[in-house]
Amino acid sequence: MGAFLSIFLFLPMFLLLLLFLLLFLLFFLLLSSSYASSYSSSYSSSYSSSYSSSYSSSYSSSYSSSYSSSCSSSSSSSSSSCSSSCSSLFLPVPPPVPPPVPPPPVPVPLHVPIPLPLPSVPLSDSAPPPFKWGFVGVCIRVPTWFIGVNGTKDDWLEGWKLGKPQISSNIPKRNSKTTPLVSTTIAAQIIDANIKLTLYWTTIAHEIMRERSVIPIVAATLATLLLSLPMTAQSFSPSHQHRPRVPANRPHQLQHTPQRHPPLSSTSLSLKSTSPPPYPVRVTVLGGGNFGLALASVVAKKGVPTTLLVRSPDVASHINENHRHPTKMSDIALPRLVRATANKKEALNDATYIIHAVPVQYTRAFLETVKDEIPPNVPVLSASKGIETSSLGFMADILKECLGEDRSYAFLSGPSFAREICEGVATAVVIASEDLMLADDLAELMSGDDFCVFTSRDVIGVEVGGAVKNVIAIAAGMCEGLGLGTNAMSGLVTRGCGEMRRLGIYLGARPSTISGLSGVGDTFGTCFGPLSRNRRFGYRLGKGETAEEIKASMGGSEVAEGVDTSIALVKMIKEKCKGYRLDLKYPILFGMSDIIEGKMKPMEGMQNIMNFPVRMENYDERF
Ligand SMILES: NC(=O)C1=CN([C@@H]2O[C@H](COP(=O)(O)OP(=O)(O)OC[C@H]3O[C@@H](n4cnc5c(N)ncnc54)[C@H](O)[C@@H]3O)[C@@H](O)[C@H]2O)C=CC1
Ligand SMILES: O=C(CO)COP(=O)(O)O
Repeated sequence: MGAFLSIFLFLPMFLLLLLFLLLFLLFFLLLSSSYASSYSSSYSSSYSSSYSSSYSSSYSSSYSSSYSSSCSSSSSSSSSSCSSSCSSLFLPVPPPVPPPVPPPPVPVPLHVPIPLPLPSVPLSDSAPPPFKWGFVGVCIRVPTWFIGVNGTKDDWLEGWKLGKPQISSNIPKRNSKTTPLVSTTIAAQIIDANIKLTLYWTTIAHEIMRERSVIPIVAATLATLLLSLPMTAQSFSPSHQHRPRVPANRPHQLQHTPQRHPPLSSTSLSLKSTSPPPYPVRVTVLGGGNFGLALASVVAKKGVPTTLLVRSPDVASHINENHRHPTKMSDIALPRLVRATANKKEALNDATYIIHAVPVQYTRAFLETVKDEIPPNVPVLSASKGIETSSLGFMADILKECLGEDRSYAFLSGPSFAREICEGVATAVVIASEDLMLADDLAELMSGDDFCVFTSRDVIGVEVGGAVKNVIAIAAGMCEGLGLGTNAMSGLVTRGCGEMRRLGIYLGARPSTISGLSGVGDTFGTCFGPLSRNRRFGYRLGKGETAEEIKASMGGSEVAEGVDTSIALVKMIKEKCKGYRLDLKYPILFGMSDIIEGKMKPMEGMQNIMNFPVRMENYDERF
């Protein structure tokens, strides 16, 4: 891969420099001819003027010297006349009365400026250096660059800094993270830097040109060309790409040796194991439900020691002894790097990241019991989706209220059923955070062959999508339970996504986030997939069970977040959104809330929902 990249990016670089060389030589040739013409024209003009002005007084000397020059620079068409005239040089002294020569009609400028086709890169604040300083500049920069070429990338950057500080200051610090993508960025910068340096030296050479010496120009250009080769190739070498990442200067990244548990057994999950991150990490997952287990597996499969905080010591011992949960997805073995405990202090004291996977409605009470054990500055990644009924807040609001505003938070969402993740089925999610570096770190931490993580800064967009899609999933399940067809369900889900977008945009989300993984993407998975608990809840509603009956049958062991979120959503819309008849703006969300609360029968409610008034499909968009 490194070699491929070397060739792939090195070749255009080489060609580019070659082009520069050719252009340079061309420029030199042009310049030479321009010197020649400027020389001849200025000479002839001086001849003409001197001729016309001093003819009468010093005709003979001026005539003889100027005439020979004029002859040598005259065109070939006039060569015969010239040769005949030249023979007159050997004639005796000219007659006393000179022949009348008319002065030139238009005066030719005495000075023809040297053309400057090259971009000007200032050498210093002062005027361009004379020949000797330009050459010395080249001599200094060659070895400093060369030192970098033979060292590591950081050495190179140092070398580069010495040679050309104004460019190196543009290279961001996080380039020390050498993922392939970043390596490409570095390569692009190196190529860019090479081009700039070539131009820089070309400018020096231009200054040298004023001294009319070609050797330093060719030397500078050749040096640029030759030195570019090893450096460009080295920047793509595998040793650079796999160089351990220097931990960012982040307080949560504790400097200790990562604990290595025994290798994974053959009965482990089918997720392919990938190399662990090259910096020390310990992850603690809060919540021993389905999703807590799945995310603990994802992280442990990356070789990171992961602690699962569960409420029951019995469940913890069962997990540690059998490497599987006693009741949740008990057919699936967990990676051995997953250790469970019911001891909060033990679970949290050395965590570098915390993943929160406790259902939304239990979150506040749960966090109150553990917040004193959570070290300061340790970031929290929330995987829960919904709105709290008591505060009408999203997870971001609850976490900040419980664990403080000073901490960094991130939010994971997208179509990601716990069982499929554990079975190693390809999954794509998004992690949103206002701290994009945290989102990036977490994406790097969790990404694997079967678990793809995108990042985003749109926290509210991701949260709105995660909360609203569960309500739409209940509606979709109910549609099916009522025996309505695919047309009805597709129409309902699409209109539901429209309400999600309207609300999201109102609350500050980006439309692209709503149409992304955490919005429309998760809605697809939850509404049409067989694994959704929310969809199952809706199906049972459609079949005639009441919400209370279904909830009771699920017990406290499993949650369908959309049920409580539906009630909270309508309250929140009424509280936060301005406008008359909000129920017409959000008919599905309002209708589902009424059905779940028992204010309307499912069939009646569905008829109301589906009886869309005649209007433009996207009536709230301005054209
Ligand atoms: N299961 C899934 O496939 C996915 C779940 N999620 C989200 O993850 C969150 C957690 O869901 P699951 O893990 O599926 O939960 P679950 O339905 O598997 O189990 C609920 C779990 O909540 C915990 N719990 C119950 N009462 C509690 C209390 N009073 N205090 C603390 N913990 C309590 C228990 O550990 C229980 O096992 C939810 O917000 C859900 O929307 C997100 C994506 C996928
Ligand atoms: O959020 C989920 C999948 O992305 C899980 O949905 P359910 O809670 O409906 O099972």
